[in-house]
Amino acid sequence: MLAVTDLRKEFGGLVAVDDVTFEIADGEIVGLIGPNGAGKTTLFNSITGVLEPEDGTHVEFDGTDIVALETHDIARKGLVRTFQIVRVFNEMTVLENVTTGALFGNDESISRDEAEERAREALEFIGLADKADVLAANIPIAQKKQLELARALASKPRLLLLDEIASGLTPGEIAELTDTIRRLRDERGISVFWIEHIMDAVMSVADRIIVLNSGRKLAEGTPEEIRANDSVVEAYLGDEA
Ligand SMILES: Nc1ncnc2c1ncn2[C@@H]1O[C@H](COP(=O)(O)OP(=O)(O)OP(=O)(O)O)[C@@H](O)[C@H]1O
Repeated sequence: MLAVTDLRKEFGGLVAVDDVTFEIADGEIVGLIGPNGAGKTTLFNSITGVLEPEDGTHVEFDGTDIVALETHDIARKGLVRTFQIVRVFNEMTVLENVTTGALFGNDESISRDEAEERAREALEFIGLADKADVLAANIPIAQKKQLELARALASKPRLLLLDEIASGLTPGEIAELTDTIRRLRDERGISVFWIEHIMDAVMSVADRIIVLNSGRKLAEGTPEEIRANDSVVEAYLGDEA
């Protein structure tokens, strides 16, 4: 589904992502972990057209080269992301926020009514339907994260890129969120690529984990393999493993 080959991104003299290669298969949940500054967000930004990677980088989504495409064209193809800092429109209701995802997310042109219908369905699936008419400014952080997920879902993604979606949540909220992510894959067939620092969250649901360190891919494997990998423990997991 996603094939990334030799992805490289430099900022001046700094190599933030250093020739990273990996694939994500249809229906997979893949975690992306690594220390602060490892290059995780830069990698996401380079895949989604927010940043332009260096020449020699290849990113294929469903067999199409997407490196030169704009962010919204990439989203229309079904590769949709959330952001580390939640980006909701505070002056709109929860439903209006999610409706924008349905309207602008994918290739087909749909009416406002159809978009709202799809938004309601997404809110139902995510468990936020009872907040549809509340102003987004007035919901707590855990619900803002649900709102971001619902908005992404309403745009009919095939691959969802999540950037630290569990940060700032309580253990109970994290458990609900990981359950929702699992359901997105199991019931909707959506693949997930997930940057996360909260190891229990991402390890509990990922099929596979990729570890970045200083811009390079340090390791790749099942959560069990990653927890048992000495170089990963040394570089990042430490006492957490
Ligand atoms: N726009 C930019 N300009 C210059 N340097 C940047 C820019 N964005 C990121 N960097 C640098 O690139 C490196 C990788 O940063 P990045 O944010 O991708 O890491 P990260 O793994 O996502 O970190 P974190 O876990 O803290 O979010 C860091 O050294 C960072 O300072």
